[in-house]
Amino acid sequence: MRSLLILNGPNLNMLGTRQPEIYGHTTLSDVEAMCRAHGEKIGVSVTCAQSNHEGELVTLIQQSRGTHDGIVFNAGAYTHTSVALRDAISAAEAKVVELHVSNVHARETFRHYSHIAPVAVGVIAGFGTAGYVLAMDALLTFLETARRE
Ligand SMILES: O=C1C[C@@](O)(C(=O)O)C[C@@H](O)[C@@H]1O
Repeated sequence: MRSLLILNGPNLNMLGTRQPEIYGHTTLSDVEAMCRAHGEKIGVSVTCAQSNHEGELVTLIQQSRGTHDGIVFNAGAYTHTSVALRDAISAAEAKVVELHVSNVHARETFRHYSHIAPVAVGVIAGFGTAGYVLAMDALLTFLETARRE
């Protein structure tokens, strides 16, 4: 059975109450429940984790070796700043989809650059919290296609 990690970075524990005009009213526990339910529907094992700390996110990515095939990763603001997270992804076995709830390209220019995108399989941004499920499906499609090629 495929195994996916749904990994959320800084401030995403505040989803639902944080700037709802940008991020909506869905909470992180709603998102995690939605991902678990989707995993059950499509026959994929789902683990969820969140941290506000860059080093802890690095450790979680390192620990995905041998346990997860893919990571749906919303690195929050670290997307735009963290070489350490990029290096962790480069060294990981798991394939990563970068995820943003908001359309970062329609926002401030400092959100347009991602350290993670060049080492990710792809990026999903702007579809609200529904993007997490889209990212799970995208990762699975990628993993299945890569297996056949
Ligand atoms: O914390 C976040 C959330 C975010 O990753 C998003 O999900 O839209 C976008 C980032 O620019 C921001 O720092």
